[in-house]
Amino acid sequence: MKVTYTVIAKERDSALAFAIFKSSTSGRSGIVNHTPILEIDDLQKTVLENEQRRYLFTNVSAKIEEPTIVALIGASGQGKSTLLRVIGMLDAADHGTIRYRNTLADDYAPRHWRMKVSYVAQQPAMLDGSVDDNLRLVSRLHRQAFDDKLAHKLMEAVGLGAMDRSKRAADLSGGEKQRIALIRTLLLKPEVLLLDEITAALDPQSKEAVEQLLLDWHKREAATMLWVTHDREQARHTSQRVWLMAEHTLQQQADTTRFFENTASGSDGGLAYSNAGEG
Ligand SMILES: Nc1ncnc2c1ncn2[C@@H]1O[C@H](COP(=O)(O)OP(=O)(O)OP(=O)(O)O)[C@@H](O)[C@H]1O
Repeated sequence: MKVTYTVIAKERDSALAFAIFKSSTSGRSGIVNHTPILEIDDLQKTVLENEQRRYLFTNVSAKIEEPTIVALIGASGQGKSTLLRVIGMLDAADHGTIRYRNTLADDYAPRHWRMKVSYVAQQPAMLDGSVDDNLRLVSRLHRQAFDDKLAHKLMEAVGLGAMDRSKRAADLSGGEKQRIALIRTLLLKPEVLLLDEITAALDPQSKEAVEQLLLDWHKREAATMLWVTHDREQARHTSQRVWLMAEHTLQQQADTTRFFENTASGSDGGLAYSNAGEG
């Protein structure tokens, strides 16, 4: 019974996602670009603790080709969220460079950078006001037209089609906030999505719907994604590349298939990955 239900849910979600993309006019599918969309070089971030400097991460260098989904994994406290926030220009590195299409982040106004390279938080902040105000927020901030039809279809795809958009956003559950925050960002159509454990508060069916939506979005919009997750299965079936953070650096980068072939079958969020990859 449960299996049947899951299959139906999956078919329904795919059909909805397909409907979204049929109606979208700005699809970038077909892009295969082997030059990096994002390059990070020798990034380092330290924090001050008890009057002592502590490395969050150091010597982090990597490239992402467009369009790729990269799963960023590793044990808690390794600095994955901080790395995402640094790449999203929401936090500053002490050292190192970030380039988007060969242009240094320092040469961008943060607002313009964040339109192209957008961070979606694990525990997103909601603006005072309604769900609708929140959906319109990013378009307003970035002075872009709001695509109401797309907003509605995205809501349907993640199981929020029946939600009253005049409802106060502060009253939403954690899982509802996560999905609204994701849609808010997708409406901007950034070329790089920085996804920070964005399904952590979701039930299995909503999680599957979000994963399917993002896979379809990746295909249709050629969106590149750097996706922090502790969910081994999620990393395995959504990504093409895996980056492993360990010992305060990006210890391994590998193709996903190869990474998991080489990894012990344990389910630990960080340590089980330690013998895998290309190094
Ligand atoms: N500005 C800061 N000042 C002090 N400590 C910080 C700061 N930013 C992050 N930290 C600490 O750095 C560590 C790494 O945090 P971060 O959230 O980036 O790790 P993470 O790998 O994403 O962890 P998790 O998987 O648990 O989400 C944590 O111990 C956090 O408390």
